[in-house]
Amino acid sequence: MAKPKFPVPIEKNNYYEIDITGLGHEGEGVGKVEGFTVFVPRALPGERVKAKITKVQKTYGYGRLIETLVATPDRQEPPCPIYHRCGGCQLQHLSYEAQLRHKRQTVVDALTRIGKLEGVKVHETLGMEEPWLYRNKAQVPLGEIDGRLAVGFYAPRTHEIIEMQGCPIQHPYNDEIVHTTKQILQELGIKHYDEQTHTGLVRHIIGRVGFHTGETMVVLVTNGRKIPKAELLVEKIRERIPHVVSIIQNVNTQQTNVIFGRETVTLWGNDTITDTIGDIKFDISARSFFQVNPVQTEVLYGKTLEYAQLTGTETVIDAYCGIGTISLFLAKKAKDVYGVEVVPEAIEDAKKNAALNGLENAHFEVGGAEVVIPRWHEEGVKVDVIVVDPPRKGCEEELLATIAEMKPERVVYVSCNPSTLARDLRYLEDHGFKTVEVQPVDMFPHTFHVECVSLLVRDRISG
Ligand SMILES: C[S@@+](CC[C@H](N)C(=O)[O-])C[C@H]1O[C@@H](n2cnc3c(N)ncnc32)[C@H](O)[C@@H]1O
Repeated sequence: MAKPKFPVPIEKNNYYEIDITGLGHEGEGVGKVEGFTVFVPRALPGERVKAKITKVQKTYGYGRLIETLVATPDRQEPPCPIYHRCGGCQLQHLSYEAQLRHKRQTVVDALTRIGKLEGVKVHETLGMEEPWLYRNKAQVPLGEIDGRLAVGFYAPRTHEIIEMQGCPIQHPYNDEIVHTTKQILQELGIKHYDEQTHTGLVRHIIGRVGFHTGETMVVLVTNGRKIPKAELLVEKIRERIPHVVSIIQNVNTQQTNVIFGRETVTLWGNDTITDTIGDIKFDISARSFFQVNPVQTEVLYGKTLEYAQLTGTETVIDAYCGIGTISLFLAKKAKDVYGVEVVPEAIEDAKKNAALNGLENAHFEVGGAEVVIPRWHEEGVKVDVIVVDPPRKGCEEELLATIAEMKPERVVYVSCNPSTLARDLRYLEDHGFKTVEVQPVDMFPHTFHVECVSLLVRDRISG
């Protein structure tokens, strides 16, 4: 490790009193000791805390919160009994109002520090009226605690399962799916997967719920094809979880943290569940991306549509389209929409969803957005609006370069990571676009995640 340029003022295992001035990008408190940055998980802005240093790096350190010497009025008692050990949420100890404030600030900080963007209007975060029980998907690993089968999320930065009885941000059906299925696996003596020895069978139980239809899907991710007593397993799941319409097995035999493998088999019932967003119906298969917070998805897509400013004559590209959710919203107001997405099953869903809703002007293609869209451009496709909604790593530079060359009137950038959003907005600003406004939307209450919709317009002076 390279030597620091000046003496580091903190030492591992020593105690320091620190004034917390901000929140880091994973929800940790951030303060300084003699100008040196220290991250203290669970400490909050406005607080003075005593922390024990656990890690010292060249330019920053980590501390464990020992005592809150001066608490902020924004601090609250987390409702979840395992909050302090589980790594699922990071902000339950902060009032919801303050969470929304800090999420906006995270966006402003990223835009100014990373994107070097000045004068962009960042709106107040749009939050939920009831920010609990909002998740439509639970992906829960299995393990063993004291010789018993256990389900729960991992403790932060570990693979230690923190056993849970219920999760206050999950739809209650998902809790039921996870716990009942675990119980059935235990009764049938079906082994959980052990990642240390790469033996055993069931890696994850996944529950998916259609909020508006009440349909649910149970997915078992297994380390191998053969499930002992598979028929009995299916029978018991159907008997004890009455809302299940789809029981799926996904095979993942790789030594990896990636949850899904390539092979998916329907053990019983439908291949998909159905849900609606607004007046559009969607079929969703096990591996397809579908926004996890259906209430806020309507808010997010509403904003996306507003920023797209469609009048019915436009040709629109929806890059990273998943199962065509945004595409179909746009298709109702545009001449044509072209969606592109890398997961083949998602594109199959997207095509079915377009047909299901009678939308003939939505067209879909499988492939990397950074490969397919440059090809469309070469083929002479002309577009008025491009919507992008990439994963956390943001857009590939090839795609951004093509967007700049295609010169759409507007780009609507939906992002779940303010850092890569800021990086990509910088690129687009340097290549003929102007960022007009950014709307943070709270898709993931009580976690550090923040989603944003940004509107960019073609800058006629430079572009
Ligand atoms: C944040 S999701 C957005 C999905 C969709 N817009 C929605 O709201 O449901 C990102 C999507 O990008 C897809 N994806 C990841 N890398 C991609 C790439 N290089 N090209 C196209 N799609 C990609 C993922 O499979 C995922 O469906």
